Amino acid sequence: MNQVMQQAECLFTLQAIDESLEQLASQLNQQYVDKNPVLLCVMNGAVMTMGHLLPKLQFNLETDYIHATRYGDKTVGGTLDWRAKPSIELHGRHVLLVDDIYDEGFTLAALREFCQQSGAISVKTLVLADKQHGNKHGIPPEYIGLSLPNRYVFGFGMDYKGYLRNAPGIFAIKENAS
Ligand SMILES: O=P(O)(O)OC[C@H]1O[C@H](OP(=O)(O)OP(=O)(O)O)[C@H](O)[C@@H]1O
Ligand SMILES: Nc1nc2[nH]cnc2c(=O)[nH]1
Repeated sequence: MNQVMQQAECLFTLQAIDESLEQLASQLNQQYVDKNPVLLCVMNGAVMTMGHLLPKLQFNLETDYIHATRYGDKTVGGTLDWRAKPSIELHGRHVLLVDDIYDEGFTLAALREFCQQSGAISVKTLVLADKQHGNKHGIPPEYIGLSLPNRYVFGFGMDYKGYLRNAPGIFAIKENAS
């Protein structure tokens, strides 16, 4: 892991990420005033995005988490493995799913469907970063922070084979390392 980190390319610094989250928060501060939404953190990857976004929000909200993974410790996605559903009642609530990355879109499409089936009044999604390629599924996120090249990334909550979620920024692994 030390070697992966040393050879990785920093795509976004902590400061750049913070600036992006400020912009997303200012949109949310206008659009969720008086809506009393539930913000669902998509575990595990979104833990940093959620943690840094929350103090920038100025409206009443509740939080919970939802956990479904299709990558596990791999760098290629598979079938979605449900690990935890929210315990808060979503019926009659505005729901905002908060995730780290929109890659092929299967994860957010399934989570959005789950929230709609649970009776949410509205379901929107926010991602810190959108990976640029043409193989997308589902409705695109309503709120997108950063644009990423089509490379496997880690850091700021995102893992490389289960590690490096603590890397201080968003990093792309060396092209032949996956
Ligand atoms: O758009 P997709 O191709 O569906 O991929 C996006 C999902 O992949 C990552 O989760 P992962 O399955 O790696 O689980 P993790 O958050 O626990 O690392 C990420 O946090 C998103 O939820
Ligand atoms: N860590 C990580 N998780 C992902 N899930 C989908 N794409 C990615 C990626 O590039 N990095």
